Amino acid sequence: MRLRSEAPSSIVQAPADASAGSAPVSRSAGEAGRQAALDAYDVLDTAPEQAFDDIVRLAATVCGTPGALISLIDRDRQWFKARLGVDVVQTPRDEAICDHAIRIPERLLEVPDVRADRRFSRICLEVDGWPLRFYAGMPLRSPDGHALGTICVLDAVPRELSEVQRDGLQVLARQTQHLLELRRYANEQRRLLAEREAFTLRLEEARADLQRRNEQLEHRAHHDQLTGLMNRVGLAQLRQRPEAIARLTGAPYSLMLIDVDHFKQVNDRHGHLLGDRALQAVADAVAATVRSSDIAVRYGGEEILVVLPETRLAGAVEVGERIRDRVMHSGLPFALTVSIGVAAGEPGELWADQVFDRADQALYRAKAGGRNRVVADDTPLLG
Ligand SMILES: Nc1nc2c(ncn2[C@@H]2O[C@H](COP(=O)(O)OP(=O)(O)OP(=O)(O)O)[C@@H](O)[C@H]2O)c(=O)[nH]1
Repeated sequence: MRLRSEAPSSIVQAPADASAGSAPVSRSAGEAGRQAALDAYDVLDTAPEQAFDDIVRLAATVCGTPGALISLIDRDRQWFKARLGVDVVQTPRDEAICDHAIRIPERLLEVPDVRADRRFSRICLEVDGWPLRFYAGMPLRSPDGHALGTICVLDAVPRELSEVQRDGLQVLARQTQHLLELRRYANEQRRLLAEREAFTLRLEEARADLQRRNEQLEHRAHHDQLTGLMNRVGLAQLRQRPEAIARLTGAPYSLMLIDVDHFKQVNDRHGHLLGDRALQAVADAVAATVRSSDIAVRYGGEEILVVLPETRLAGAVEVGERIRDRVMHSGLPFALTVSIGVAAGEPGELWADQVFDRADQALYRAKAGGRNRVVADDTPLLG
């Protein structure tokens, strides 16, 4: 057996009467840094992990002890990441031999007989149900030298480790440190990934918000604020899209021009505010009558153009009559009527040209004929 005086410099053997009457655990000045280093691993109170469990089993096997621990020294306790032969998951820090071991972080602390050492009189840890008598613990350190805890072996009988066993325990301490580092690295990766995902989410939200605002802006640019109908800018843009034109005029279609009757009088008699309400009522009557595939445009001050794809003249006149009727019953505090001119177009015939003119002529005739009526274009089609 090695004499105490022959113990290698890396090993601290605690003499039985060493530190007799020593003060309770004193927390060094570097304690805050040490605690911060431990906290950075985010390992306290985590579930058991096979890799750490394997290391304590190996430590017990190498050292021939019934107990082994990976103990981490937290603020006021030691908490066991892995344990063999010990029933409790933690003990108060001032009952932890490991807390003494970490005070010389680079050395193994070996206590051949715990009961004979007055420093550890308060220790009531049990190994396999028996009071602890032997302890050997190698501190675990972070890469920057902070002692986090120990890997230690425990026995219920006084004894000493062989040189090979001490060496083995030191090797296992290094392996545990690597494992802790790997764990921290994986945690960091997860944190970074979560951060990136959160950033991507925020970016997508910002992008969606921007798109929403753009769409709102575009909608505002292409629609009339008062009536909500498309405006002439929207119509001009629509006419630049061949696929939209093809959809509107690819089959026989109709154009309708709606004009509010005596609107100047409405404004003059009831004021512009009610005049605006009257325009809104007409727009609402149009919107409530036409199909979603029809296009209604506030074409002039009190003039609305409706493009009715796949609709022949008779059908368009019917739609016009419904609009006229709705306007008459729009519930305004004065009478309101509209005149409507309708013209039909053949595929490929653009409304801006002849069809529009014919609808305009029909509207003129509706006005001239006494207003509040729908007039269909009766011009014979050319060619
Ligand atoms: N309140 C209001 N009035 C408008 C708006 N846009 C145009 N007007 C008015 O609409 C009136 C149109 O009058 P006119 O073109 O003379 O036609 P009208 O009085 O409707 O007569 P007829 O069309 O012949 O039945 C004008 O007084 C314009 O000031 C608007 O957005 N709000």
